[in-house]
Amino acid sequence: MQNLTFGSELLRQSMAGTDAMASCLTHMSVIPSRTATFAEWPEWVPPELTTAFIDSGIDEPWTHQVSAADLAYHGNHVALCTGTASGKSMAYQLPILTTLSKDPNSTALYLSPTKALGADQIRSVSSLLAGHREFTHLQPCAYDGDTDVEIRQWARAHSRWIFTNPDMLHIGILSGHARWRHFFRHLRYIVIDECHHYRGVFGSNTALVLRRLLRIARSAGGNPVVIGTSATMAEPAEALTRLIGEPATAVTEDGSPRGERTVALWEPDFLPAVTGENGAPVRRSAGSESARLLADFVVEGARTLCFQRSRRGVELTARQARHLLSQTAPELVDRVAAYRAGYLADDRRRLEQAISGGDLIGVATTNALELGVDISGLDAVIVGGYPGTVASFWQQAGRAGRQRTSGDSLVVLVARDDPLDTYLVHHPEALLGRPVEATVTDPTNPYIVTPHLLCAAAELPLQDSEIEAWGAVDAVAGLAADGMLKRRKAGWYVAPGVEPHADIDIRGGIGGQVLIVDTTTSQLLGTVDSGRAMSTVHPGALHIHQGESYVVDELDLTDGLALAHPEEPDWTTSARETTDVTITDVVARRRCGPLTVALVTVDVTHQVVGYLRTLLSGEVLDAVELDMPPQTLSTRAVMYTLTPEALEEAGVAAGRFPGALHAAEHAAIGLLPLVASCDRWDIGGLSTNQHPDTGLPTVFVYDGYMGGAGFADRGFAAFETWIAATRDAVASCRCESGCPSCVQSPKCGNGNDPLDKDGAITVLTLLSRQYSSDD
Ligand SMILES: Nc1ncnc2c1ncn2[C@@H]1O[C@H](COP(=O)(O)OP(=O)(O)OP(=O)(O)O)[C@@H](O)[C@H]1O
Repeated sequence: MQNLTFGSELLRQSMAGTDAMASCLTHMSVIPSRTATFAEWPEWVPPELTTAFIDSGIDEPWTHQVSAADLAYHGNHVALCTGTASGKSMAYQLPILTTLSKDPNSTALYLSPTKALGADQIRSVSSLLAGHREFTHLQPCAYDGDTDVEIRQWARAHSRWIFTNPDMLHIGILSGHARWRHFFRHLRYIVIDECHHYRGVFGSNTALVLRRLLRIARSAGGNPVVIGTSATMAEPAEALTRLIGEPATAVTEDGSPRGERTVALWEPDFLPAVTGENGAPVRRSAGSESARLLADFVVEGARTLCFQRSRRGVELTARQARHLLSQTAPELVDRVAAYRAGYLADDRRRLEQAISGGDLIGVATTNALELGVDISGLDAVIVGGYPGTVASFWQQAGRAGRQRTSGDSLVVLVARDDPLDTYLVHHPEALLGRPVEATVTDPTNPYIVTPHLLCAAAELPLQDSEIEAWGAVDAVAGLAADGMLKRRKAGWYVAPGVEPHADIDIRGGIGGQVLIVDTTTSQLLGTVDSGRAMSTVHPGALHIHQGESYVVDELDLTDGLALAHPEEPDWTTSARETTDVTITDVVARRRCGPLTVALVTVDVTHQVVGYLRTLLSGEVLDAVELDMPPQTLSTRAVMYTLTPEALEEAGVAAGRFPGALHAAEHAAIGLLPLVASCDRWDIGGLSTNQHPDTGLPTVFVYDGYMGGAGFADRGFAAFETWIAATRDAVASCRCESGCPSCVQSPKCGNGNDPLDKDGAITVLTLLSRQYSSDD
């Protein structure tokens, strides 16, 4: 065991009197503290700005702040990648505030992936400038979905620094850019905060929105410099260059001080005498375990954020922690709350203030608080389930220990009952010793680039040189053939009547949002992406809002409405879907004897056919059938086929093929996030004894987004590592014949039946052997 640290002490005290430390703690390590290195204030910074920083408690800048600020001030796009709480905000505030105060027309644009982060950054700039009258004319202002119409008008006319997000930039600013002409003409800086967040479909869409932004600004006469920041960005210069389509310089040498951070990996115990689907053993859920730790840390007076993967998980964790406290320390019940996206704006602001001010000691949250929100004084972070990427894990960890005095902190990763989490808590080096993953984006995906071409042409005539630079020659030809784009002398224009902006949901959803309404009060409870509505707010689904439970009575996809009533059942629901896959093209293929591995394009047809009701203990109550319309997705998949002879020779008899392949597929989906920066819910899979397109036992793992998002491509490229880790995860699981930690999937359309754990180990071993023997 390690020397006593702040973190190990907190854990020990919280667990005193239980044997949880011995049975659940799988690893503990300490990241040592570090002292600061300072630099002189740059000579171009006006003295009144230096004074403002000094008044706010910043006496001297750290070295990386000056390096990045200097590069940007002198006209270079910069990717600043230094640790969490390393003061990246000041690195862009220095050149921006200097330029805005020296040039009375100049403007700046700040982009963040979440509204919470944007609000936090405005608060930070406003408090920096408060009391310094020479800066009052800068008027930093939010312009996002929460901003009132009058304030929007005011912001367009007066603000010199607009804080927004890529969604609003796309739909509310670029679409009507003529009204912003003055702003764009004088645009000098664009900040892209938390760059690593722009990955997958969202990243590809944002990359295209940024290309549109740069062309509009330049055509208006502006020449902005881009400053990209992230604490967890692989190859920062290349990543920013990919995002904006122009070369950038990286600053990575971190001069900020850091407290000592203790990282603990935690695997909840099996629940005695409880069985799950098909009689499998059940571990105490990551949510319950996180709630217990959260309540214990709160009792110890440790200010704690507890991250949960889902909005529902957040609500349940907060509720459970409050329930535990009501029995042991009732005076603390009201100091614990839930925070997540989907709350209405006022509720969010109120909670953000209560967290910053310390009125709340424990907060269960989704990743809405993961990014950049500067809450100082937090002692501990509980990560309830691996968040899907190493980058997210460190971002969440970095919310604690932001105070300058000691800054010591504790981070606990609580494993969910799933193969990847199980693998990571038993292979700490795969989490703690691994660099953050490169962001996967593909802005040339025809499904993604095509609607942006229409937007770009609607904004300004599109030039052939731009079309080539975007890799979109074929897509433009298709749009021209469909009569959507017309070539004229000045370039390509959209056909009359085409209004493309509203058709893009840059977060990857299809066709907008479904509103969830309480029919007893007509209150709007929140929204859900319509692509996910059938699996989350189907009739009979349990929906939780602010700790209150609702059961959905009706889902109306035409009107985008889910109608629910308040009810407190003792079960939760999870949808069951069926899936069919058809291969439409083979992109790349590798044959290794009886094994063929390929990257293919596919049509995937989904249908929600019912849902399971599960008691809070994990026990399945019943399965309910539903009749929902099918949906088809054209996407990319990594697939493999094996010959029946090879399977039989390896020891899997023909009757066991379905269970063995199905179990191997589930586990492989669970482990794909190890090699592709994706989430288990971004991908899907199908296994079959004999697929009509191959005539062989076949397994597909596909991207859950139209046109693909690059995840299957990663799986194909890193097949060997991916499959070896999957085999290892299944083989090392202590259960007898399959459980959620290895081969069961939380979203299986067939109720996790059939599953053959031993068969899966044989299949995965065979895959690894065949693949490597081909070298
Ligand atoms: N040179 C400095 N000296 C002392 N404190 C500083 C300095 N620069 C920034 N800070 C303080 O450090 C804290 C963290 O800064 P900031 O929020 O900008 O970090 P960040 O790098 O953006 O973090 P994250 O990656 O988590 O978003 C702030 O409270 C800020 O006031």
